[in-house]
Amino acid sequence: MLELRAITAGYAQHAPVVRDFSLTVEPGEAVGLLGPSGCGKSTLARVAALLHRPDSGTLLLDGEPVRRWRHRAPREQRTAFGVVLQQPRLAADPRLRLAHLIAEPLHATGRRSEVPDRVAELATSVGLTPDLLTRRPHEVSDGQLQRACLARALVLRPRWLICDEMTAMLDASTGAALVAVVEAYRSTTGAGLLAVGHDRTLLNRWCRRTVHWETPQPPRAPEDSQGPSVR
Ligand SMILES: Nc1ncnc2c1ncn2[C@@H]1O[C@H](COP(=O)(O)OP(=O)(O)OP(=O)(O)O)[C@@H](O)[C@H]1O
Repeated sequence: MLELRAITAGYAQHAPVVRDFSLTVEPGEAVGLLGPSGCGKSTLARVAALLHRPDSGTLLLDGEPVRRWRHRAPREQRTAFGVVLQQPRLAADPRLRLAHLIAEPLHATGRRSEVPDRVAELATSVGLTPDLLTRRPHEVSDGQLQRACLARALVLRPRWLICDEMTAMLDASTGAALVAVVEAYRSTTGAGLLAVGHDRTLLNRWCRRTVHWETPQPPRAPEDSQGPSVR
């Protein structure tokens, strides 16, 4: 289970953007996090993915409290997460051809032997042709680049997926295709998903439960303290 307990986080001392926020995601569960722009959803998603150290609160991963964040986190914890962000151009090294971009986590974790099979398999599932795999980010569309970023997020077979506005910059059919890839992965592996967004219809359709985060944040409830309504 991925459990955020009373997380307070931000970027400046004494000015948190997330206050006392609690949320759980069970293995195999898809949880949506919906809220207005600037309320702190991405910050919370970054805490959940071990990319941003909270000021206070506890993140439990399968019952184990996380003590280190970012590159200091143990590899088995870091690699348990696949993260897809809203803007693929900010998330992709512009020098890498898409095949290398997808394989990057395998190279970084010393699993080079898996690269050919895994890249071919994932390229097929996200809908990237061999020609596109040879191109660099500036030679493909945003949607094609986001497909590669999703493949990269899945390449280490993460147990948790954090999708932060993954489809916000995409046309409806590309967005639907990427959601279908995530759902196929989730249903075959039992991975848990936290999908962050502001599209209520999409999140309610995609996720079994959607946390509605209103601002200002309400007081904590005994279970998730995220907002007035959870569907
Ligand atoms: N790196 C940063 N340094 C300082 N402030 C930041 C940083 N990133 C975000 N913020 C601020 O933190 C607050 C929450 O931002 P965050 O990106 O978490 O919100 P969000 O709900 O995901 O917004 P959006 O839906 O627009 O992406 C905002 O006021 C934002 O300006």
